[in-house]
Amino acid sequence: MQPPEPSTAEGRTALDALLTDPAKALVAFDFDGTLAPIVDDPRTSAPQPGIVELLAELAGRLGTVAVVTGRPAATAVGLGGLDRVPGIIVLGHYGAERWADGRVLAADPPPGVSLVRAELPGLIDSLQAPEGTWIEDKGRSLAVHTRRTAEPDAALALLAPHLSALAERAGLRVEPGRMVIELRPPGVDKGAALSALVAERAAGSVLYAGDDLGDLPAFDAVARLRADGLPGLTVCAASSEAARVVEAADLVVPGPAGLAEFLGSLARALARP
Ligand SMILES: O=P(O)(O)OC[C@H]1O[C@H](O[C@H]2O[C@H](CO)[C@@H](O)[C@H](O)[C@H]2O)[C@H](O)[C@@H](O)[C@@H]1O
Repeated sequence: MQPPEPSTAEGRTALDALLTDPAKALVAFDFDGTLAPIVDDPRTSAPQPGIVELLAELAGRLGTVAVVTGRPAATAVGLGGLDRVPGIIVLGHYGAERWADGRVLAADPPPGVSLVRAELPGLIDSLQAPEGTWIEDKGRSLAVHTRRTAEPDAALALLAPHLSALAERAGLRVEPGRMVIELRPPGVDKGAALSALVAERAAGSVLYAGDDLGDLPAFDAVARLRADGLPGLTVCAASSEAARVVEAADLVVPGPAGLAEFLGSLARALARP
């Protein structure tokens, strides 16, 4: 069976380019919600069954396989078992870190992160944030999760303006996501990270798959690369929590399970003599 058809002409062109010259293709994936189903506790995330094996198979046929995540790179590698994928490049913290061949390259976090680390617990307490609100300390950034509260959207609405004010005071930016608000250093995003990787690898086509608002800059980067003549395809691992990502994609698949099916069809198409 052939891979499903993207809904846009540009997406179809890019899929053709990938299938015609796989050795020049760069494929990149978000982690949570794309390669790994969403779970209540981020510490227990695990990849969609079979998807890492498919990435490993594709890595033998495609020019570059990469992950671009908001997680620390080593965390994504550990949770995902991504070191089983030969040659994979994992860009963590929205591109501020790079894991390859078992080594992480990263600059020091800016001082504002320490300020947020010191003040965030007190702020959450003073706002009487609902039970289940949880701070994830990721080293270079901190994220406040509400998925485990009784009303996650209401909890986010309560916290959002105060987190924005704290981020501004600390010289950080706010990154909203699926039942989470992250306070992180400015100056990097998944779009810049993807564009730089495409240039470094001299890719002849690009595919980017994501599910959340933090992936939209990577979708925008694909659009810019297309305008410069590089075939590009955006894929959304769809959920009801991020409609804007569904609307922006050339191809929509039902969550990580749908992405695994899509990758399986790609692997089969590329395996044909
Ligand atoms: O760029 P990503 O790889 O998608 O990382 C984005 C955030 O993912 C994680 O949070 C999300 O997944 C959790 C586990 O499934 C879920 O509980 C949470 O509601 C989601 O927002 C991660 O914990 C964050 O640090 C990442 O920024």
